[in-house]
Parts: sequence; structure tokens; C-alpha cells
Amino acid sequence: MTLSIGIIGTGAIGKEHMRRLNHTLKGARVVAASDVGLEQAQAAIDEVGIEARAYASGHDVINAAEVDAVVVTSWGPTHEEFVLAAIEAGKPVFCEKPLATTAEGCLRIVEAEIASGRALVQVGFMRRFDWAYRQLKALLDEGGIGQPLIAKCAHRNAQANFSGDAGLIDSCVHEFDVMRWLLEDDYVSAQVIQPRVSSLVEGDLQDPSLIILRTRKGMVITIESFLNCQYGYDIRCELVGESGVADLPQPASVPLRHSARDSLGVITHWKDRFIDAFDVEFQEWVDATAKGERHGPTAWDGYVAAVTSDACVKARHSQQVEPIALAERPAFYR
Ligand SMILES: NC(=O)c1ccc[n+]([C@@H]2O[C@H](COP(=O)([O-])OP(=O)(O)OC[C@H]3O[C@@H](n4cnc5c(N)ncnc54)[C@H](O)[C@@H]3O)[C@@H](O)[C@H]2O)c1
Ligand SMILES: O[C@H]1[C@H](O)[C@@H](O)[C@H](O)[C@@H](O)[C@H]1O
Repeated sequence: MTLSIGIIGTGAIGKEHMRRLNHTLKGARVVAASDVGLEQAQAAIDEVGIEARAYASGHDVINAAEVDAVVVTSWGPTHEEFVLAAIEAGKPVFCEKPLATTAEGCLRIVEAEIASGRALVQVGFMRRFDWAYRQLKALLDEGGIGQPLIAKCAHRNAQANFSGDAGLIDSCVHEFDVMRWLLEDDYVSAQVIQPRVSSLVEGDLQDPSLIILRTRKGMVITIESFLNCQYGYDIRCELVGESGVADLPQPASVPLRHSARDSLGVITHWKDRFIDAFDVEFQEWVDATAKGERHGPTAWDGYVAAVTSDACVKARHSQQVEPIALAERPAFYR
């Protein structure tokens, strides 16, 4: 069976996913697309070089008879509306992060999915599908460093055009999700510490930031978020355990000795760092969706990430340690 997909939002990542669904993966094809206007959707269809119909609105895509499942890759503030509409139409929906821009919005999705009685929603936390994070998790699960005590993460973008608190909602949300998955733990509090702002940052962005999360099992996690580090796209995670220390493996590059220096290359964009993870994430989603099964990060995971983002935003403004309090996890997501 070939899963026929409708995509909403044909910007940077929308086109990436259109390409991978039609040209790289098996068992799926994009048959419908929308953006803010018909022309934008048609231009993306032409650029990617696929046979698909352009629609004027995301709701038309969701309700199109030829669409079996929906992929939402539009701007974050539009996600809630489209995910709720897909649930209403009874169609499986893959939504890029963030699931919604507030925890309340995520809870509305959780409630709608439970009311529908079907597991329909997956959130695009692709790091769970990354070979490096999967290796780190396998080592942790087999007791390779004993109980983990401290995690030190860094999330560095060469340049990111964010303002205000968007970094905590749109960027660190990946750490908020992947560290819960890796450690099988939940957060209890958040603190955000601001060093002086880099002189290379424009606008009102406080960059870099240091986030400190404490977990239910007593771990401390630090996340350095640096959205404009200039030198590359660099994702780090060091786990300090009772009997050893483990590091997130880094993508291989050709070691170069030249001009009295010994060096390795650094990837410069998330698209290249996580290209394999996106492929695995979507192939597994397509396969599970075709079988009517649930797979991968759920709407509940989207909700927990949003609660964590909200607590970090509050902590940045209050400069206090803020509690992270979750609603009770519904049996539907256990
Ligand atoms: N998982 C990841 O690593 C990752 C990477 C990049 C982006 N994202 C997420 O994907 C989403 C899109 O990001 P992007 O980088 O492609 O942004 P983008 O600005 O390049 O594209 C967003 C597109 O959505 C369209 N859009 C806005 N409102 C719409 C509406 N009502 N209906 C249909 N289309 C609409 C815009 O016109 C634009 O073409 C964001 O939520 C972002 O956080 C995730
Ligand atoms: O939307 C992107 C994407 O989610 C990347 O994975 C992240 O590193 C960036 O900070 C963010 O802007």
C-alpha cells in the first residue's frame, strides 16, 4: 500500500520532507500541498518535481478525499489548528515541533486525540531517531556508565534568526524531549542563567543562555543554548554516571593535517546533521501509519516539552527556579 500524504506548509522543512517522502523513502507519496497561497504551494511542488495538487488552505488538504495522512510543516502558531482539524477528520497527522506554541494548546490536542479514541498524532522530535542518540541510549540502558547523575548538553546553531524567547520554544525543545526519552525521567524544575549577550547578536535576543533542569530521579541537566555561535551546527551531550562518562558520538569527517594544524570538519546546518534521523523518523512513521499503529513521540510528549519551554520562559524572566508541574498522564499515553 502507498500512503497518500497531504502536506501543509511548503517552506524550508516542508520541501525537505516532500523530497524525502517522494524520492527517498518507500511506501508514501505527497499528493496534496498547501501554503499561505496556491502559488506558493504550486511553486514548491514544481521545485521538488512531484505530481501533487496545490490547495488554497490547510483545511482543504486535510479534507481532500485523496489524502490518507497529513504532515504539518507550517509556522509554529498554526500547528494547533491543523492538528485539531486532522483529528476531527480522523486522519493520522505528523506535526513538526512545536506541537503547539503553548502547553494549553498541546493539552487541547491531547484531549481531542483521547476523545477520538485513536492514536493519530506524532510530533517531529527527530533526535529520538538519530543514530548517535540511539547509540548513547543503548549504552545507558545496558548500564554502561551506571546510574546517570549529570548531563551536560550544548545546542549551537551557527546563526538563527530568532527573537525574544523563541529559542526556548523552537530550539531547546529538542533537548527537552530527547533528554526525557534518553533518561526515562521527567523534569521538576527549571532555571535559566544569562551570561552577557554576544556582541554578534542582533535585536532583543538573549544569546547564549544556560538552562538548568532538575529531574524527578534527581539528575541535573545543563543545556547551553547558543543560537549564533558562528562556527557551525554543533550538538553535544555528555552523560556523567556513577561508573563512567559517555559522550554523544559526532558525525565522522576526514581528519585533516594541513598548515601546521590537525583538524576535523564541523557540520553547519541541522538539515545535514539530522538528515539520516529525518529519513528514519519518516520511514518508521509511514510504516506504522500504513498498519494503523502508533509510533514515536506522542501528543503527550509534545505537551511535556511545551510545559518545559513555558517554565524556562518564566524562569528567564523571573530569574528564579521555576517548578515544572505536569497534568496527570492519561492512561491513553502509558
Ligand atoms: N525538526 C526540526 O529540526 C525542524 C527544523 C526546521 C523547522 N522545524 C519546524 O518546522 C516548522 C516550519 O519551519 P521552516 O523552517 O520550514 O519555516 P519556513 O518559514 O521556511 O516555512 C514555513 C511555511 O509555512 C507556511 N505557512 C504559514 N502559515 C501557513 C498556513 N496557515 N497554512 C499553510 N502554510 C502556512 C509559510 O508560508 C512557509 O512557507 C516550524 O514549526 C519549525 O519549528 C523543525
Ligand atoms: O527549527 C530549527 C530546528 O529545530 C533545529 O533542529 C534547531 O537546532 C534549530 O535551533 C531550530 O531553529
